[in-house]
Amino acid sequence: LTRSTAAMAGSKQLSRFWEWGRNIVCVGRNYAEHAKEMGSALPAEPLFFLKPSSAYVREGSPILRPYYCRNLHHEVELGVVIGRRARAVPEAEAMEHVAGYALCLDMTARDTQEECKKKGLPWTLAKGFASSCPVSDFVPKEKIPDPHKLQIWLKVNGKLRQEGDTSSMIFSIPYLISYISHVFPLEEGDLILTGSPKGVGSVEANDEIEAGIRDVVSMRFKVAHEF
Ligand SMILES: O=C(O)/C=C/C(=O)CC(=O)C(=O)O
Ligand SMILES: [Mg+2]
Repeated sequence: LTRSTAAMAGSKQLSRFWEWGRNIVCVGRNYAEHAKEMGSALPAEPLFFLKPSSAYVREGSPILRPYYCRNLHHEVELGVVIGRRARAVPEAEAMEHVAGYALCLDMTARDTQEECKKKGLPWTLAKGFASSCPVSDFVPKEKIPDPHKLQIWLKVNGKLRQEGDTSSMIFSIPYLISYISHVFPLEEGDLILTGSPKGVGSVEANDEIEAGIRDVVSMRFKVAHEF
């Protein structure tokens, strides 16, 4: 551990630091079965997009469906928290830049995304609205010996909707960190959402979403309409 990683992992300030101030980088189509259910081709290289840090929401606050959306979808994803600046790092060194993990939802205005795809527009409206990134507590990396051997799951109103194994990712975590870090620097506190397994689906106002990394962490959120 570097000094800064150790300080972050043990610090109460950590949650404030990475939750509100930093970049959220989302990887898409990183599970073949999810790309298939969306009717999308498998990517030859990672596809990624950004959410603003104001997309974060924590347990106790609702997930808000934006006013322009009629079909809000859940996507459960493993989040990787960067602990040390990464700029053009080789894949072999990439994991040294990880402070830990979190469970994340990549909430998606699916109808808006479909419109954006048809028109060739960016996905910001569909993916970057306020509360589009619910996150669990931070999990220090020492608690997860192998992030490619995790089961992530999501239930809506007690019914299982998504269950995936992080071993099924197309691009591994070190590959993603290395790839992204050659495009722009990843900073301490940045969060990478590593893509959703299959089973994405709609949620309505008053639904309760519960999601977790099996045997590690779980979280619950209520859904509400923005206006
Ligand atoms: O291929 C599509 O139409 C949609 C893909 C996504 O929304 C990408 C993701 O965010 C993901 O795979 O997690
Ligand atoms: Mg996603």
